[in-house]
Amino acid sequence: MSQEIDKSVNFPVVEANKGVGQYQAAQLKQYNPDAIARYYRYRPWQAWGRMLRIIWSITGFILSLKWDEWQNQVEQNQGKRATHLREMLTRLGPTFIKVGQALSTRPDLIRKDFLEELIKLQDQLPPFDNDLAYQLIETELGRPIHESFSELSPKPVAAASLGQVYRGRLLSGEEVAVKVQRPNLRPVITRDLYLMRWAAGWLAPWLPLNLGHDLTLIVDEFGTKLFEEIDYINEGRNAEKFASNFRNDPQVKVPAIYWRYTNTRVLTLEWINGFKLTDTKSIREAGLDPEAIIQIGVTSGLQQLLEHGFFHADPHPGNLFAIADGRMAYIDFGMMDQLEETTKEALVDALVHLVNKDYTDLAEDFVKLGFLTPDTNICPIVPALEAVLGNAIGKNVKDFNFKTITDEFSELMYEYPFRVPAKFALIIRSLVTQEGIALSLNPNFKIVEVGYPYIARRLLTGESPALRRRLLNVLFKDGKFQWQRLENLIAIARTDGNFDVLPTAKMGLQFMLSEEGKFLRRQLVLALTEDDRLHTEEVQRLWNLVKDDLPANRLLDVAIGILTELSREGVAAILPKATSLVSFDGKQSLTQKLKEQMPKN
Ligand SMILES: Nc1ncnc2c1ncn2[C@@H]1O[C@H](COP(=O)(O)OP(=O)(O)OP(=O)(O)O)[C@@H](O)[C@H]1O
Repeated sequence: MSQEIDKSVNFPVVEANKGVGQYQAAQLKQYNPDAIARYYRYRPWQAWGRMLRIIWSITGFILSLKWDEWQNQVEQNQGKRATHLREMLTRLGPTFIKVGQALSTRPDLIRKDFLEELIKLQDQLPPFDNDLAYQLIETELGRPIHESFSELSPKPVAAASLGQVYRGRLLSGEEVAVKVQRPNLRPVITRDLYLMRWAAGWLAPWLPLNLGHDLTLIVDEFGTKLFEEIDYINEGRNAEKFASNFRNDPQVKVPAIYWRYTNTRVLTLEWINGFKLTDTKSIREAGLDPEAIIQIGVTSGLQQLLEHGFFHADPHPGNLFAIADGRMAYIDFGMMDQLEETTKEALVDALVHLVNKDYTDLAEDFVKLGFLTPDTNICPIVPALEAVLGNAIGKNVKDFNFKTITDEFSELMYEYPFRVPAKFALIIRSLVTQEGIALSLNPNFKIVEVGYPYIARRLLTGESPALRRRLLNVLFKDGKFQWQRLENLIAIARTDGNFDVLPTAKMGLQFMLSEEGKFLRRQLVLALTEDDRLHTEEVQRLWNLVKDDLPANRLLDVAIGILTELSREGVAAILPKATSLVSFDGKQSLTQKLKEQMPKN
C-alpha cells in the first residue's frame, strides 16, 4: 500500500449561486453539461492535450483502414484492425471503453469482426494497481481492511471499465464481491464528455439520418448514465429496487448489498457462485439447460420493460450468471432506467399492433413513443411500415426477431422522419443484447417463442384495467370479435410455463360479469350469433384447446365462487342487459334460478 492516490486532477463543482467561472475545488456530483462547458471555457488548455491525443488515435485508426483499402488488404488485415480498435479504446480510457461497450451491442452499426473484439471490452481489461485499490477501500470505508474483511483476494478477480472486483469474506463469514472504482474516474470522464459533446455539435450536420440532430442529446444521456454509474451508492439502491421487483420470482437472483461496507467508490455485495452466460461450455457441463436459462432471461427482461418499468440497461452476458440450482442472477446495477407508465403501455400497444399487423395504429404508437413528431402525416408511413415490417414478421409471428426488425427499420429511417428518442437507445440496446445472449446459447432462438407467450399470458391475465383494454384491442378488429385471435392467444400463452388456464378463466368470467365487461358481453353475443347462425364450432375449438386444463369440477367451483361473490346489485346490473346473452337456447330459466338463489343482503 505504498502508492499515493493521484489527487492532481481535481474537477471543480459549480454552485448555482456562484457566478460563471467561480468554482469550488470539489467534484461534480451530477452530470451537468452547462457547468462543464463553463468550466472549460475558462480553462481550454486543460482539454487541448486530451483532444490532441483523441484526434491522434482516431485519425491513426481511420488512416490504417484507408491504407488497407488502397492496398487491397482489407480481408487480410481485418483481425489486426479489430484488435487495433479495441486497444485504442482501452488506451483512451474508461469513457471510450464505455462507448466501445455500447457499440459492441449494435450489430446494426458495427462490422462483425469489430464486434467480436469489442465484446472483450466487457471484462477483459487491464487492472489498476492493487495497493492503490486496497488504499481506496480503506479511505472509503474509513477503517483498515482487516476491520472489514477476514479475507480479501490478493489480486482482483475481474477488472472492468470503471472498477475492479475482489473476492472476500466479511468478519461475519459471508462471501462477498468488493468492487473498487478506478482512481480519478470522475474528472477524467468529465473532460471526455465535454470533448465528446463539443465534437457531437460539430459533427451532427455531416451525419446521415435524423439521428445526427440528437447527437448532443445522446452524449448527454450517455453522460447522465455514466455519472450515475460511478456512484456506487446509487448502484446499491438500484440493486435493492430491482431485487424488490423480483421478490416473488423464484427464478431470478439478485445479490444482497452490504451497506456497512459500501460507499460512493466501494461497493460490497453478495458473491454469486455461477457461470457467466458467455461460458456456454461450463453451463452445459454443469448439466444446466440453456433453453431454461434463455427463458428466464427473456421473460425477466420483458417483465422489466413491460411490468416494472425499471430495467437493467446493460444486460451484457458478463453481467448475467447461470446458477447451479437453475436460477439466473443479475449483477452490475450501475446503468438502469425507469420507464413512465404511459411509455410501458405504449410499448405493449405497439407490440400488440405489430403482431396484429395493425399498421395505422402502430404508426400512431410511434408518435406516442416519440419516434415521430405529432405533426407528422402518417398516411404515407402506414404502407411503408406494412411493406417493411410485414416482411420482417413473415406469415408467422414466430419468424419475428429484433435483429431483422432493427435492420429493416434503419431503411425506413432514411426515407421518413423517424428519430430514435435518446431514451429508446437504451431500450433497443437492452432488447437486442438479450436476443444476442439467447442466440449465443441457442443459434435457432426466436425471441417471439418466449416473448409472445409471456405477452399473451399477461394480456389474458390482465391484472390492470389498462391491460384488459389492450386484450379487447387484440380480440376485436373493426368492431368484430376475432375468434382466431383468441384461439391463437390461448394456444401461445399455454406454451409459457407460468400460464395456468384456470385462474385466467376465473378472471375472464369475473370481468365478463362486471360493469366493465358490458361491452365484451354484448360483442360476444353478436359474435356468437353473427351471420344468423350460432358459432358453436369456434366455441368447440376453444373448448378443445383448454378442456384438459379445466377439470369440470374445479371449473364449477370457480363459477359458483364468482357468482356467490356477486352482490344482488351486481346481478341486477348484469341480468337485464344480459338477457340477450341468455335469451337463446333456453338458458333464461338458469338466470331466473340464480336470481332466486342469490343472498338477499
Ligand atoms: N456479486 C458478484 N459475484 C461474483 N462475481 C462478481 C460479482 N460482482 C462482480 N463480479 C465480477 O466482476 C466483474 C465486473 O463487475 P461489474 O460488471 O459489476 O463491474 P463494472 O465496473 O460495473 O463493469 P462494466 O464494465 O460491465 O460496467 C463481473 O463481470 C464479474 O466477473
